[in-house]
Amino acid sequence: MYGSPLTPQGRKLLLLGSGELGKEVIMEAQRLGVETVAVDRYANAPAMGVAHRSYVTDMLDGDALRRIIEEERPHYIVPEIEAIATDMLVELESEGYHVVPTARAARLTMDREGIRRLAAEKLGLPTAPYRFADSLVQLEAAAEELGYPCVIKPIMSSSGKGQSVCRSREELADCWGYAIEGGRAKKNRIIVEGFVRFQSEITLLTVRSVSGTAFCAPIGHTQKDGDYIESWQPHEMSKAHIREAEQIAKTITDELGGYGIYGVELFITADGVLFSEVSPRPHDTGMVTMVTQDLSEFALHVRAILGFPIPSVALMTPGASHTLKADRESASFSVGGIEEALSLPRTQVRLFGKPETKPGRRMAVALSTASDTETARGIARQAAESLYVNYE
Ligand SMILES: Nc1ncnc2c1ncn2[C@@H]1O[C@H](COP(=O)(O)OP(=O)(O)OP(=O)(O)O)[C@@H](O)[C@H]1O
Ligand SMILES: NCC(=O)N[C@@H]1O[C@H](COP(=O)([O-])[O-])[C@@H](O)[C@H]1O
Ligand SMILES: [Mg+2]
Repeated sequence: MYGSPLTPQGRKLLLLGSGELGKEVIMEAQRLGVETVAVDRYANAPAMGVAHRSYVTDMLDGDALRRIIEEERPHYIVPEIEAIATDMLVELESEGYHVVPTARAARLTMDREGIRRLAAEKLGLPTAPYRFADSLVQLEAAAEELGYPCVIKPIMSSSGKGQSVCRSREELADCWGYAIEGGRAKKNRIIVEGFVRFQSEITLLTVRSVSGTAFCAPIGHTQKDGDYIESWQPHEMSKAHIREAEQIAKTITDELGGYGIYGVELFITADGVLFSEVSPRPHDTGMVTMVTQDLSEFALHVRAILGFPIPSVALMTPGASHTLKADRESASFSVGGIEEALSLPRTQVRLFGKPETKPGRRMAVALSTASDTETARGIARQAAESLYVNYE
């Protein structure tokens, strides 16, 4: 039971990170009559346009976060990206604030070391072999042990930023420089992983709510330069692989706890399923659920956070998503080809409305459904390929 937004009886949700995923979270919260506050590092971020209020601040600055949170006193603090002053979230949680799903989940998943050590070393989940390094010299030693190719990533980054595949010793210095440059918090620490020759990779959306744990149908995806290009649901998998995937997802999400949606990233290999990483929040590849499920990953997240039951999640139709990315930096641009994209059957487009483009920045997504996944993938690709960014 709660009252309307902007009244003392209302419920208030504060979102840390206001991109395309947060925009959908806010809209779902609005549908349930929740007051919403959006925070990000830049003005006019996608979720800010649909929230009641917004703040622009450096979210890695704990004191700045505390000031906003003490002023707003939200019922729910909902991290939307990983690069947040999560130690401050742990502190605020100990003072009685509710961090989604938990402050510990946000802290552990903000850096690849925290979550990888928990998954592989404490929980014994199968992962790619890995090492950590603080210098090029350490990286050289680690790469020699793991062999080539190997994958090098900043300890804190997402959407493939700073990530590269290193094919030989000669490339190490460049990969090191790229990782240090691309990391969010400018920490000189990286993870190097053995290259996994997977058959496919999936996101297993796993929602923890008052009703228990529920799994969505597996989402297959393809990635380029560490960032997602297309995703589809359901991804065809053997029963044995589905069982393994759900078991891994249950283990890691039980450990992290709380209520909300998790995106569990897994590699399907000839030797079984490997854990890759997990987002304690909606996942970019899960945008496809806006057209495939009765409750999207965003609706599920909000419903779980508010403590409402989720008795079931239904897959209504096969579907696919395909992204539109910018290829240069500009603050003066338009997105074209929308008519062409929308002339395709069973197709929708989400324009995120980001104020600036950057090379590789995701600007929109095309969403299509069809009677089978392959057809949906083809239509979503065609729709996304009709879209373009026109720079002025
Ligand atoms: N060890 C590996 N072997 C082979 N491919 C890998 C490996 N690690 C990552 N990749 C590829 O790079 C992609 C991105 O990696 P990862 O998920 O670790 O980065 P990320 O920056 O956190 O991405 P996002 O934020 O989009 O989830 C993976 O989905 C996979 O396609
Ligand atoms: N893989 C994580 C992911 O997709 N996160 C989504 O991208 C936004 C950042 O986009 P930007 O870098 O274009 O500002 C985040 O705010 C989130 O919505
Ligand atoms: Mg990932």
